[in-house]
Amino acid sequence: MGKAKTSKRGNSGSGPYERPSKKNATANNVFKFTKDLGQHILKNPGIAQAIVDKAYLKPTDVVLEVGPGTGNLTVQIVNQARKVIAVEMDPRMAAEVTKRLQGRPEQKKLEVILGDVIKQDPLPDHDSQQVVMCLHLEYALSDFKPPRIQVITITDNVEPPRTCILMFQREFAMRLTAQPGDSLYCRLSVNAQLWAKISHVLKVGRANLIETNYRLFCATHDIPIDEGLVDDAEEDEEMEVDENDNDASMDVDGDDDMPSFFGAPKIQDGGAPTSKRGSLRKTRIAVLVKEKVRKVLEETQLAESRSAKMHENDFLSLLAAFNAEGIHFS
Ligand SMILES: C[S@@+](CC[C@H](N)C(=O)[O-])C[C@H]1O[C@@H](n2cnc3c(N)ncnc32)[C@H](O)[C@@H]1O
Repeated sequence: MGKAKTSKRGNSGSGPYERPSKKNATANNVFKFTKDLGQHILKNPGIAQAIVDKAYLKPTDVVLEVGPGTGNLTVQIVNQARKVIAVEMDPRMAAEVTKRLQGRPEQKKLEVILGDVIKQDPLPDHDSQQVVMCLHLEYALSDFKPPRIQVITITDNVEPPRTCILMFQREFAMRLTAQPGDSLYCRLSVNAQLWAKISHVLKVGRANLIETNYRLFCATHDIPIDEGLVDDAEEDEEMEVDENDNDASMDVDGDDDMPSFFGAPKIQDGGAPTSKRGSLRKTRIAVLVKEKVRKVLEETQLAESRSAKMHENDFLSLLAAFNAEGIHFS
């Protein structure tokens, strides 16, 4: 009989605390890390320091650290800020980060909250957070919320923090920062950039993380939190004008063959609606909206523009024109 396979990583064994393998015998590797909680822990103190440096902390800052893990960032943040509120949902990690600062003068600057950050409502001291550190939580939470919504939720009802340092999978970060004409420029880029000044500050290679499946990560910063980002399912879509539809009939009486628009049913020849009164009403609203859309596009002279090449100001002009027509986007 062949030998039973053993895991190459240091996470085999039955209990959460286990003897680290020789290969991964770092101070951090005492846990059986839970990938479901996004527990990809930084093992390079130089990288942890570089990430914290990017926040340009002030001695008066209150920092919300989401998911401190074993405290690799926390120990650096407490040296530079007035206070750190660390919200951690894994009790083992919460205990570890607390233990790491025990007996040190900085201990009194740290408040550890055990729980799910999404369910903290409101977050303690929520008025005074100037900086949010949220490292690579999206995989932990993406089951029920896309990462940017998580960030909004985390800082909901809060004065926008001066800076957020967020770690995302590389592809996602590249979309956040993509510029008009880039292949990755999409609705996410536009929404995110209207919402905040975003820059790509650091790449964190796989070798700097314990227990990661992902090749490349990066942090973004200067993201004041506001509302208005799109759902995950929509992020690949571009804001496009249906150019083929520009000459469609505006005749609400149904004299013309009206193409299906915004999902409204077609009106058949002779003006008879395909369904009952509700549908007819919907159709009329759709036609009305379509007329307004056409007007907005004409006025802004953007009817021929491709969304993939449009700049922030173009989108803002469009938005203003839609608002002036009574069309508002939530
Ligand atoms: C990627 S680790 C980051 C650890 C640490 N910041 C580091 O870089 O070494 C993510 C941490 O977030 C915690 N976490 C995951 N989901 C959470 C949630 N909803 N609320 C609070 N903490 C969460 C995990 O338990 C884990 O410790």
